[in-house]
Amino acid sequence: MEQYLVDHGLKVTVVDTKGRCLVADRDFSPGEIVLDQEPYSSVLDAESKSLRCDACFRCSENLQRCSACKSVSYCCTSCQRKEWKLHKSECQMMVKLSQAKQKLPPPSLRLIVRLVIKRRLQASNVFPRTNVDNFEIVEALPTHFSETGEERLVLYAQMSNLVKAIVTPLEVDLKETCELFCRIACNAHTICDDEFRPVGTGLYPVVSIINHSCAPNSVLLFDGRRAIVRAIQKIDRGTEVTLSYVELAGSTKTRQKALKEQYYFSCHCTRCMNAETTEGTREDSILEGYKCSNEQCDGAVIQERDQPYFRCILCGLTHDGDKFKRLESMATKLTEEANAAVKSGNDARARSIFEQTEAIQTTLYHRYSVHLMRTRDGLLKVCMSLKDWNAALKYCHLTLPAYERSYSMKSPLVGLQYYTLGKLQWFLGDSLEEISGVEVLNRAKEILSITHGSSSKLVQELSSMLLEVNMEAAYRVQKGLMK
Ligand SMILES: C[S@@+](CC[C@H](N)C(=O)[O-])C[C@H]1O[C@@H](n2cnc3c(N)ncnc32)[C@H](O)[C@@H]1O
Repeated sequence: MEQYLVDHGLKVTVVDTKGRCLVADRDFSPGEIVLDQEPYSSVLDAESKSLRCDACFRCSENLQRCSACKSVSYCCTSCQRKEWKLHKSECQMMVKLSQAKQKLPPPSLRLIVRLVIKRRLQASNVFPRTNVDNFEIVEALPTHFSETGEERLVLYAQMSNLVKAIVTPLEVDLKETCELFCRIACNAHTICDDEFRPVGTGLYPVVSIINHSCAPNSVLLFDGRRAIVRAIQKIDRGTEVTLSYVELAGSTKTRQKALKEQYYFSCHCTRCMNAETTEGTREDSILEGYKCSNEQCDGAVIQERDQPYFRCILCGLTHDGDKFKRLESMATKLTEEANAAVKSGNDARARSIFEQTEAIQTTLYHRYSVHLMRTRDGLLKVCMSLKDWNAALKYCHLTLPAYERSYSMKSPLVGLQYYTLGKLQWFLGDSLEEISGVEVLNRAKEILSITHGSSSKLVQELSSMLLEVNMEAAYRVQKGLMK
């Protein structure tokens, strides 16, 4: 692996507090690929199985199901052939399960089954191994076994028994498999499409060397199931390459909690360290605190340490905490109902509940609140699904300032939100005889060319749209239809 990293201008160092770190051994420019890797083991989510090829993870309208197990599909014979050595053992197990009228194992379990099979096939030289595709580099990843809670270990032990039953007659060591579950929990990545919708899970042992930062200098995207790490800012030689493991829209407390629960560490990145300053406290309370009831004040309200009351961090006005809690619990309940309606495909109902939630949250939270941002995002999606483009445009507009505040300006999520806004503006502006989407689409292109790469399908589509929009704008200016 060392040579592979040298060839890519990278090296590994070890730090007491973090373990291994991936460090740039040359300068990387924004948009440059730092690292890309095929997974050691990967699996599609249940919802994506009928839409995507099990080998390349791309969507296809010509999927052919494996005629034996009928549980996986491929887009072409080349993909099927490429996967056959690995799928062969799994296929026999799937057939046995379906003959015994048993349900297919869940994706996390199938990921381990595939890992165990691949390990065995590589050990017996049936499947080729390379310096970045072998079980030893999987084994080098941390497990946090001793820190894993008893409840979770019991679950992993039960799942390991299932793995053992499924992969018979392969030998399976229960403790080792249990450790594999722990390893997957803190090293595997969710595979997403270009718009960050999850499609599956994969284990990428080289990418997994990259540590977390809440202000990361890289972003992880996927081309099919191939992981691609891109620099989103200049990474100087000697600097550690970092990615974010968690949702970045949230206060330091929320991010730290998520990191501790799944990855067992406390983050000391610049963003987390800044949280201890007055400016950091203010930022965190804006993202997740309540709104100050003083009409002249733009502050956010947080609970005073060891006190029952709440105080605005800007004007100092005290507030009744019970009222906040009551409204918050109503909004949380409504959000759950709205999400359930989305899941069941009832967009009209989801919209009506999200609207009630938004009304409560507007009185409860600051305008940059992540809770309000998520509700408006939900409204944006259901309104698009209901083809109410004007309402979708309104909610997209409302989300953007909160997006820019909670994510970095170089975040792909900000770029995608600009893209959605530009498309909606262009679409609606067209009928209003004015074009306002150009600037917004240019901003989207600027960000997405870095995060997704200028040759990506998404940026190509965006560029074609911009060309069309610019031509139309020039035509309208010429005809005096637009200033
Ligand atoms: C995916 S691995 C990253 C590579 C790991 N450092 C190694 O030695 O292989 C995730 C684990 O690395 C450690 N880690 C990642 N980011 C960290 C950070 N910012 N601070 C401290 N530990 C970190 C934690 O132990 C975490 O569970």
